[in-house]
Parts: sequence; C-alpha cells; structure tokens
Amino acid sequence: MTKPGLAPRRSALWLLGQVTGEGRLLSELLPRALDKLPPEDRARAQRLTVETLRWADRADRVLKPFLKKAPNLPVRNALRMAVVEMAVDGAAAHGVVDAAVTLMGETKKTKPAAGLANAVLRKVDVAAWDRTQLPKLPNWLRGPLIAGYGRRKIEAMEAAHAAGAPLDLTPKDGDAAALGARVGGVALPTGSVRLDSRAQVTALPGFESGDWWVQDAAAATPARALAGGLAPATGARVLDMCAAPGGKTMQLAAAGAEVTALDLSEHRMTRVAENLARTGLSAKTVTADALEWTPDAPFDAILLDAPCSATGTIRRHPDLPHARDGAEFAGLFALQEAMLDRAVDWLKPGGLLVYCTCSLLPDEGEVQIEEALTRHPSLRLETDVLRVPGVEDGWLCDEGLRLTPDLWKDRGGMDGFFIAALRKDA
Ligand SMILES: C[S@@+](CC[C@H](N)C(=O)[O-])C[C@H]1O[C@@H](n2cnc3c(N)ncnc32)[C@H](O)[C@@H]1O
Repeated sequence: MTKPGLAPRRSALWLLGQVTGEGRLLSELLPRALDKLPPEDRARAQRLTVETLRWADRADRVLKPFLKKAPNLPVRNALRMAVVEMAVDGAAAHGVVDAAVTLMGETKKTKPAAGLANAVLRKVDVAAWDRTQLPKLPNWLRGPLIAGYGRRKIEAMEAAHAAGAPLDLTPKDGDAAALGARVGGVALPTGSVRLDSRAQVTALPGFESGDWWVQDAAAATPARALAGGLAPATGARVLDMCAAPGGKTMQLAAAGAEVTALDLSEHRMTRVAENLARTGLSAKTVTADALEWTPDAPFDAILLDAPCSATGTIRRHPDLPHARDGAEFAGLFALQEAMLDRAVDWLKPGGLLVYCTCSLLPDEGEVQIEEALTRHPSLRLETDVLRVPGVEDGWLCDEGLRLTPDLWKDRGGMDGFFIAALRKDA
C-alpha cells in the first residue's frame, strides 16, 4: 500500500515537470491529468502544484544557501514543493521530507539526489521564508513590463500575484447586492460579487439554476461597457468575436442583445453551449476562424476579446510565467492586428467596437489601439463608454481603460486587462 499523502504529491510533481520542463499550461493538463485520483487528492494535487509554481522563486531563494550547485529541474521541483508545503501550508517537516525523499527514489532523474534532498530539507531554514523577497516575474516578462509601467508598479503587481485571486461571480439579473446576500459574498462597485477563492463553485446557491457565472471583475467590464454603449442593447446585433468559454457572450445575451458567439476552438465552443444551457441564455454559436469567416450582415457592435499572452491572469494562473518565454508574443500581436482589421470591416457605420485583452503588455493593448486608429481613419475613441459604474477615473488612459492586478488591493485585486471602445463613423 502506498503511504497516505503520496499520491497527490506524485501527481503534483508530474504536473510541475510538465509546466516547468515541457512548457505546458495547467489549463491544458487539468482536470484530465488527475482524473484517476479521488476528489480530495485531486484538489490537493492541484493546490500543491499551483502554490509551488506561485512561490517557486521564493523557495529557490530559501534553498540556495544549502545547495552547492543548481540541481536538475525534477530535483529542484521536488525541493520547491517540500519547502512550500512546510512554509506555506505549515506542514510538519518530518512528513514532508519523508514524502519528498520517497518520491525522489521513484524516478531515474531524482533518485541520485534523494540523499541530498533529505539533508537539505532537514537543514533548510523555514523561518527565513517571511524574510525572503516576494517572487519576481521572469526577466523576459519583467523587462517589457518595467519599460511600460516602471519598477514600483511591477513590484506592486508581483505582490498581487503572490496574494492570489478571489472568486468573482457575475449575476445574470445584474443584482449584485441580492446575489452577494444569497451566496455570502460581497457586491463589488462594478457589479460583480466576490467570494473567498476556497468557495466550492458547484455547491453555491444558484449554480444549477444558472443565476450567475464565474468571471473576474475586470473580465466583466468590457461587455458591461459595450452593453451600456449600445443603449439600448435589446435586439442589437452583436458579435462576440472570440467568445469561448462564453463569459462575455452570457453578459451580452443577458443584456438583451442578439449575440453571435464565434470562436475557433471546437472544444472551447462546447463550453459556450454548456454555459448558455445552464444559464438559459441564447446566442447563435459559430465555430470558425475569425480570419476566414464572413458574416451575412454587418453588426451594431463587436466585442473583440482577442487571444493574447494572458499575462493579466498570472495571479490565478501562476503556471504561465514558468511555461512560457515570450517567444509567442510577436505572433499574438500580428493576430490581434488582423482581427481588429476584420472587426472594423464587419461593423455597421456608427457601430461600436470594444477591444480587450487580459494582458499587461502595452503592445497588446494601448499600442494596438494607437496603430488601429492610424490604419482606420473611420474610427474614433469613445472613452465615455468605459466609464461604467465602479470604474475609477485613474484607471483611464489615453487609449482606453488600463486595469492591473494591484488595483483594489484592499478588496483582493483584479485581473490585468486593457479595454478600448471605438466608434466607426456613421
Ligand atoms: C481570451 S479568450 C476569449 C474569452 C471569452 N471572450 C470569454 O470571456 O469567455 C480568446 C479566444 O480566442 C479564440 N481564438 C483564437 N484564435 C482565433 C481565431 N483565429 N478565430 C476565432 N477565435 C480565435 C480562442 O479559442 C479563445 O477561446
């Protein structure tokens, strides 16, 4: 029989190897990678993986004085995980060390270092954890972000990444106060409801009946702005150009728009269909490449939530900086540009375009809009559309709305997003 607690740690180590060694994202790996584990172990494996990735940089610093040379990646991951278990979870050292050494004995790459791990983990100064600096972003991302925002702002974002993310819900009927009271959450100024991240989503009242959906407060802002800018949204023909898994489609449909939800990914489009079915909302769904598809008629409004680096979501996806290296940036910038050009073509004269990305990189936000305005003289910025309730003036920039994870620090932060509203000449 295997020792208790070994199975989730084994799975977590495998996941850590996939992310840090193979560049795979947890969103691709989960939940399939853990489906052989019972639910409790699955949750533990996932939490261990996520927290080890979030704190890896700090764990490395705590370990460094005890290591003569950098160990190979599988060994480093095992050591990191053990340190995080002791320092973050407060787990007893003997159990953690025992488990780490047993697991390291199981694979060729880690077995030779099992003795070293035993010695290091027994000596490591867990009390140094709190005195060690917060995890920094990797240089490939930190560099361009410091160039865009300055060092102090990036340090504030890194602190927000370390703090993690709460759970936000969007109420279908728009009544955040009522939903907050029902689920035991807090109504946010922008109309979302915030709960502790440990809340179990499917057990919350109103899940089965589809009275709300999970959506970060920042991610809920673009569709809220678009619906407000339509006035009235009822019956307006709206294209959600990159729709899956459908958070913004549901917002637009709930506002009364006639929504066409388009996305390239067949797999992700099934999530849109499931979400619409659960919430009882309707939209026309189209699985197609936005660069090849042609609509029957132009739209009153288009929401373009373009594929991007997703660097605004690191606080909830700490695997991202470990799995990526920035090599994909140039391709994403080009795709965003091509999609913006398509969207402008498909808009009626006088139509409204809301462009957004969950990215912190100005190249995927402010710069895209500056360049789109140069390429399309028919477009005008319509900043007033972005002044939805709860949005603070300080968040507005020349090209739109710049949201960063360090905002709302005392409320638990928000995802990083860029949002712009553009009107096509009538
Ligand atoms: C940021 S996500 C969209 C999130 C979604 N708007 C929501 O709020 O739930 C970007 C989406 O773009 C889709 N995508 C990527 N390339 C595409 C293309 N060429 N045409 C259409 N959709 C594409 C991806 O499949 C992904 O679902």
